[in-house]
Amino acid sequence: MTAADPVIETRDLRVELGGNRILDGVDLVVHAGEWVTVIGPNGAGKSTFLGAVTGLVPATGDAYLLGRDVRRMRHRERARLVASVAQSPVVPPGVTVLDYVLLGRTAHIPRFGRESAADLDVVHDVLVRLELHAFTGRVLTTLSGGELQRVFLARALAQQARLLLLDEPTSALDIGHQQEVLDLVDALRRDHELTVLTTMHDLSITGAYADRVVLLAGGRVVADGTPREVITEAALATHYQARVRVIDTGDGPLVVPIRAR
Ligand SMILES: Nc1ncnc2c1ncn2[C@@H]1O[C@H](COP(=O)(O)OP(=O)(O)OP(=O)(O)O)[C@@H](O)[C@H]1O
Repeated sequence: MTAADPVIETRDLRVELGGNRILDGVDLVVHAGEWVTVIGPNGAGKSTFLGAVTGLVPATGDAYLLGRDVRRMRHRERARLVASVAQSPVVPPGVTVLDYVLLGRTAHIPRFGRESAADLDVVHDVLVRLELHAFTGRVLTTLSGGELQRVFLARALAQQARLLLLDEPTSALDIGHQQEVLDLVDALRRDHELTVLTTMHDLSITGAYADRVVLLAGGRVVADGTPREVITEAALATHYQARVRVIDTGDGPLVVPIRAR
């Protein structure tokens, strides 16, 4: 294992669910500190791919995390390496924000032990950075959709893993909170060489943050490159059947839908 080894490497990753081929041979290599966003139309296989990368969705082919076969990793070892937020995480009833975010420290707390002052400091810091400190005593089920989505992210960031997998992390957030959350992830990436693999439907936001965009369609990678290379009018017409104008802003492509007349 060297610094240049990929954080994620998949080879010919295939998934079948309900008799249908959902992933049809996905090869992807992601290096430390990269931000890669997987885009694609509904049902393209984006969430399935994130699940297969972490070994949670049964797949054939190879999936390596830091050179280790993900299927051979123990749960605790994987939790120290990968923090992930699913598209619709389970909301446990009766659990407060503080207790939920503390769950992110589980892999750092000795078995049968309790959280340390350092664990509480990490959690407090994340809650402040995501403007959630006023919510610590609130039960999750009383939060708004956007507040809840930030709490899910807070738990993942409290894990202090090297790899962050986020499935549509900002789908419920207003534009200000989208920026706050993604800027925080970006800062952690720069300061701690965090590697980020995310899915996203907002292509303008994708273009603003990702180094690399992977377009998945029909379970296959059909484009892989910079946002400017991948997010094109032609690709969006072909794979999303979308009529859009793509404007190059200098900070990334801006995708504007064209209304039918
Ligand atoms: N357990 C299952 N049995 C059968 N089909 C499944 C199962 N789980 C997922 N699928 C199908 O696999 C396909 C890919 O699903 P996936 O959630 O990975 O897509 P996605 O690209 O993340 O979509 P979206 O943008 O809508 O979130 C979909 O057609 C979905 O219906």
